[in-house]
Amino acid sequence: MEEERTEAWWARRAWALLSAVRERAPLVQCITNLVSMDIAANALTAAGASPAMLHCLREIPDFTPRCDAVCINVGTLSEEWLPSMRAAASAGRPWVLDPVAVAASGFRMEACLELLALRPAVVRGNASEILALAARSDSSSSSFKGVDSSHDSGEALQAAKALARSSGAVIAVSGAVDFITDGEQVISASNGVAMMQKITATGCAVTALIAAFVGADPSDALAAAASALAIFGLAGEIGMECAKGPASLRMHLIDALYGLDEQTVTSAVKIALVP
Ligand SMILES: Nc1ncnc2c1ncn2[C@@H]1O[C@H](COP(=O)(O)OP(=O)(O)O)[C@@H](O)[C@H]1O
Ligand SMILES: Cc1ncsc1CCOP(=O)(O)O
Ligand SMILES: [Mg+2]
Repeated sequence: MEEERTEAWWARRAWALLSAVRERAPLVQCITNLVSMDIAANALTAAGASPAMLHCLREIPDFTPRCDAVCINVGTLSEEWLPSMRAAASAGRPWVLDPVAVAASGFRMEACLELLALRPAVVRGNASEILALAARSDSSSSSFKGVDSSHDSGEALQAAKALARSSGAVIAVSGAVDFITDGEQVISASNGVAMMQKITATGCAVTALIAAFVGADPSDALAAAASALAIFGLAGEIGMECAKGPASLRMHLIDALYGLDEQTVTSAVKIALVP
């Protein structure tokens, strides 16, 4: 008989996956935006993974096949970087897409749709990004406000399910509650603090962390994405206990991620199946 997937079961799963990251130290190539490079590399290192911020097209055939996972983030997309993204996404490694500000331009939308067709294991975006991607919306979308979301994650849930079914990827919508879906099951991850939105590139950092979790155990992208989001949110909650504002939260969040132990994770991670 299959074990019931209670909140306690999910918390143990999250701990097992964080432990796998620490033991296996997955090599994660990040082709990510210039704003996020530092926080994403530090979040990965603090969690136990091994980041490599490489985006030179000529290095990809040698380097990417040796990686455990790849994170591709279009936040500072350029014509020069898109071929590297295509090549890395096609290198046969599990990979994760962050469609930052996907509705900013037709070029960015087309790039994200093209990358989506290269079968990411997971797409993680905020609600506005997932809504735009799912609707294949154009840059005239009236609610578009750049890299930040103007929607709650719940508003994007149906769009996320549809996008998961059409793309074959696990779709993760971040927000006060994160929703993660493979198009059938929906999982919620409810850790985190609102102040995380006041630190630039926390979304990018958690996408990189999802790639690390997928790299440590590629067998279950849904569990990897939910666990990484919950663990990152929990680090934010613990960091907030000492933080005075966004800058000190950034520091304390990374410290908390590094210091997470079994008792804390299994008692405080909040992941649940959404009925
Ligand atoms: N209101 C909130 N309360 C708690 N956690 C939040 C809140 N908003 C965002 N987060 C967390 O902050 C991180 C970044 O998410 P988000 O701000 O949605 O992404 P992005 O930076 O791409 O817009 C995620 O780990 C998410 O769970
Ligand atoms: C401000 C900014 N501009 C281009 S990428 C970027 C960072 C976006 O980070 P996040 O999506 O995590 O808010
Ligand atoms: Mg983002």
